[in-house]
Order: sequence, then structure tokens, then C-alpha cells
Amino acid sequence: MNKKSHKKKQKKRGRGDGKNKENIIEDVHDDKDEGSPEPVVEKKNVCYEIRQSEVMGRYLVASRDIRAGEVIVEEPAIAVGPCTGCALICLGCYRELDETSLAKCRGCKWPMCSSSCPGSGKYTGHSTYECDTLKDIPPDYSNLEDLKDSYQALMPLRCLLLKTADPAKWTALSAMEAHNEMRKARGDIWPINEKNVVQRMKKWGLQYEDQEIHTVCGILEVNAFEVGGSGANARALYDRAYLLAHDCTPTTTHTDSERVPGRPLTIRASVPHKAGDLISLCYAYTLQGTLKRREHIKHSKFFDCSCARCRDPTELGTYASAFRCPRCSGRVLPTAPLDPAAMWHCVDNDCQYVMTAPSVQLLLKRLTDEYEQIDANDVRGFEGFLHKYRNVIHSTHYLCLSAKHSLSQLYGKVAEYMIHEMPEAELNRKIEICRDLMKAFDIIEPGYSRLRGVTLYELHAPLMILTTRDFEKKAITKDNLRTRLKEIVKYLTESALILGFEPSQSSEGLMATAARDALKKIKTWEQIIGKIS
Ligand SMILES: C[S@@+](CC[C@H](N)C(=O)[O-])C[C@H]1O[C@@H](n2cnc3c(N)ncnc32)[C@H](O)[C@@H]1O
Repeated sequence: MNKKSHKKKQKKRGRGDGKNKENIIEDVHDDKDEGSPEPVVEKKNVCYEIRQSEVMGRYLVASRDIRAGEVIVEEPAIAVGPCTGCALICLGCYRELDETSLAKCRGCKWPMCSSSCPGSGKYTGHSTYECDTLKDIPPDYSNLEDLKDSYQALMPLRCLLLKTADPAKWTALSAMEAHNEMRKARGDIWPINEKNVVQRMKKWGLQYEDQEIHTVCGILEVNAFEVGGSGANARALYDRAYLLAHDCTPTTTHTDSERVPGRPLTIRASVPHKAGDLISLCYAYTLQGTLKRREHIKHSKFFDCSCARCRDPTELGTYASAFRCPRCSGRVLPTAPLDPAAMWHCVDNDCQYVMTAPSVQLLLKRLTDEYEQIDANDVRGFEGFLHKYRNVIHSTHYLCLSAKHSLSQLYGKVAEYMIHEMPEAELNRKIEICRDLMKAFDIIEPGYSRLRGVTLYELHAPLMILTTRDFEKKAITKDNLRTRLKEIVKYLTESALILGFEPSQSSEGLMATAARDALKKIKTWEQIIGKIS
């Protein structure tokens, strides 16, 4: 699952300050250095079994009850390489390079960050066998755009090199679905791969069959996970994780560890599973509406999603795609959500208002274009958007949720809105936003999801400030104080638990540490008010 599917990014801003990570494989900087290629980890206490269906192909179900938070799959990568459309990056560590940071591999002269790049000589980075191959394909530094374009062929090349360099990994990779027939029939992706990958490899003098190259491209499109942080310049294939079926309300979360040998991926249950339950992840962005998610899945994964969320016009009661009726202010929903050409209609107040599918598409496009113009740090911009369209889209429409998600992280962290300087009204606004988000996240990403963990953390902060201020002003009794601290402890405890699953140096891992520290501080209040929980 490449990041375009598995981890749609929210508007770009600095690391750890508001990017949506619901499906994002985390960028991790653990201290361990990467060693030699890792064997596929022996699977202990396997809690899943592989099943097969006409519709989904192979998929995983729980072979026994699984607790929320339990690791389902943990395994090293089969192959890691640059994403399509990535910037000019180091072939070893995938960091973006510019002219000042650009060094060259001593062997093949392809771009590296330095001669001591930790990814040098590693199969998850710039391997010796890749270097030997690229020695005969000198990079053209006079045309950096073309050099960057040539990266599109590097990940397919890394996969093909495994045939001889590591046949076991090649066998594992070859078992993956490429959807060649569908990709060929659709007529868009195939010619792009033909030009950018197949013809380039021919130009490079590599002796692979066209069909074989196309198949590897398909395997990558259908099965690769994007890995790395907010930059996400790399994608990786995993031997088991690819088997997870898609659902728009996923039952797992996943994370990768950049500096651990083999760049392992960990898939964890976000909710409890009963034996026989489908184990799923979301190939799309959960904070999108049905039309967008299904369009994306069809485009990049070649199937029509018909999960419970997609089938339900209310999206499981979240109303994440609902418009406001211009006649009666009721909710306008699709009459048949699995049919993008179906009419939309007002479902409230016996109103006969209808919208055609093209007018819905047009309206969504207009709204999305305007939403995307908002700067990632612009609190007033997001608030303005919410206000301007309050009579056009339902308050839980996914564009409102996205705006609120940004606001939940901006309030308290950006200039003019630093948490300790925020007036009561703004603190209450942050609380209101976080609570609105939690209602939706509890449904679309239930359990131990990063979205919930981060939002719970954001929710605790204004509550704590208001509580402290009220206590200092003697505006609340000790009993009130205890009740309010109990609520804050509940949010922090869950946040610390959820985010504690993330790598310690990731933004979420650091948030988990902050949540644990905050819990320790709250404990000191017990000297004043007695036991809190
Ligand atoms: C990453 S692969 C998953 C493994 C695949 N089922 C197999 O047997 O190799 C993704 C592909 O699985 C199928 N798939 C996954 N989830 C699905 C779902 N919810 N409905 C229909 N097909 C699904 C689609 O063919 C999709 O392109």
C-alpha cells in the first residue's frame, strides 16, 4: 500500500505539529544501526490465518481472539526503494538532497547524502549489488529533472535484482498480486510504466523482459507500503503485511522502524478481534468521504470498496459526506453510495430537495480547491472555512473534520495561539473541536489509533490549563477539581497507552512521553485533594 493510498497526508507543516498520521507509517530514528540483510523473522504465536475469497483474494483473519494493542505481524522488509515522484533523494537513506547536500556514491556516482550514509551497503538502502549495476549507468547531473525521473525505475530494479541477489525474497515478492490484466485494460498506468520504467531499463541496457518489469511495477502499486516520515520518500514490500485486506474502518494500525535492521513493519490490532474476524487496514485516507475514498481505492488498488462504511449513506452515523440542504438545513445524502452516478437527496423534514451526482462532484471540487488554498498554519483560514460553509456542508463533513483536525493541533502551538496565552474562549474552542473529532474518530478509526491517541492528548491540554486557572482563581471547589482532573487523567492515560506503541523518537512517541510526564505532574495534586483515581 503506497502512501498515496495508505497514508494520505494532511496539509504539510512542520514535523509533529498537526500532520495526520492515521495511516502513516511512522518515520523512526531508533539508535540501532542497520546490519546485514535480515532473514524473515520466525513467527511466534501467530494469531492469524490466511483465507481466500473470490472478491478479495487472500486475506487475513484472526485465528484466535486478539487483544487491542497486540502485535499481529512484525517483519523486516523484502525490498525498500524510492517512491514514484519522489524528490532527488539519497539512495541509501532516502533523505531529500539539494545541491549543498548532494554527495556521490564512490562506486556508482549516484546521489548519496555522504560517504558514510547508514544506508550504504544495505539491502534496505543502496546495496552493493545495486551499486555494481548502476556503475554501468552513469547518472546525468547536467539534467537533474531527468535524474529525478529515473528514480522511478530504481525500486523496480531493486526488486528485479533480488532474483539473483536474494532468491528467497524474490520468491516472496513474486507471490504478490500485480493485477496486470486490469492495469493493462485501464490504459493509464500501463503506458506510464512503459515509458518511465520499461523503456528506461532498456535504455540502461538491462536485460529484463517487458512483461516481468510491468509485473514488478504492478506488485509495487498494489502491495507496497510507503515508509518514512512526513517526507515519505520510500516504499517497501513486506512478506505478510501485504495480505491484509482493506476496510474503510480499519482494525489495525502500522508503523515502520527506519533505523532498525531490515526496516521492520509492525502491524498492531487497534481493536479487539474475535477468532474469525477480518484483520483489516485502510488503503485510503479515513478522513475522506466515501466518494473520494472509493475513487482513490479504485484508481490505485483496482477494486470497488463495498465495506460497511461505504455502503451506508450516513457512513456509520458520522455523516462524513453530508451536505446541508439549502431549503430546510437538513442533511443531503447519497441515495446509493456505491453508485457514484446516483442522485443525492435531503433526508430530513420531508424535504424533496435533490442534487445530481455531477453537481455534487462540482461542489466538492470547489470546496476542496478552496480548502487546499489554506496555509497549513493558518488558524483563521481554517476557522473562516468552517464558518463560510456552515450552511453548505454538515458540521461533520470530512472537510470540516480535516479543518478541525488541523485546528486541534494548531490551537496551543502556533504564534498568537500559544497554549498558556490563550484566552478561555479559545481554550474552550480547542476542547470543542477535539470532542467533535473524537466522536467521529471513535467510529472511523476506533480503538488504539494514532488519530485518537493524538486527539486525546490535544484534548487534555486546554482542559488542564482551564482547570489550573479556575483552581488558582478559587473558582472551583476541591471536589470539582478532583472530578476535572479525573477526566484529564482518563484522556492522558489512554493517549499514553496508544502513543506508547509508537517508536520512542517519533512525534507520537514523544507525545506519549509528554503524556506520561503530565500524568506524573497531576499525581502531585493528590497532596492537595487526595487520591484522584
Ligand atoms: C495488497 S493486496 C492484498 C492481498 C491480495 N488479496 C492477494 O491475494 O494478494 C490488495 C488487493 O487485494 C484485494 N482486496 C483487498 N481488500 C479488498 C476488499 N476490501 N475488497 C475487495 N478486494 C480487496 C484487491 O484485489 C486489492 O487490489
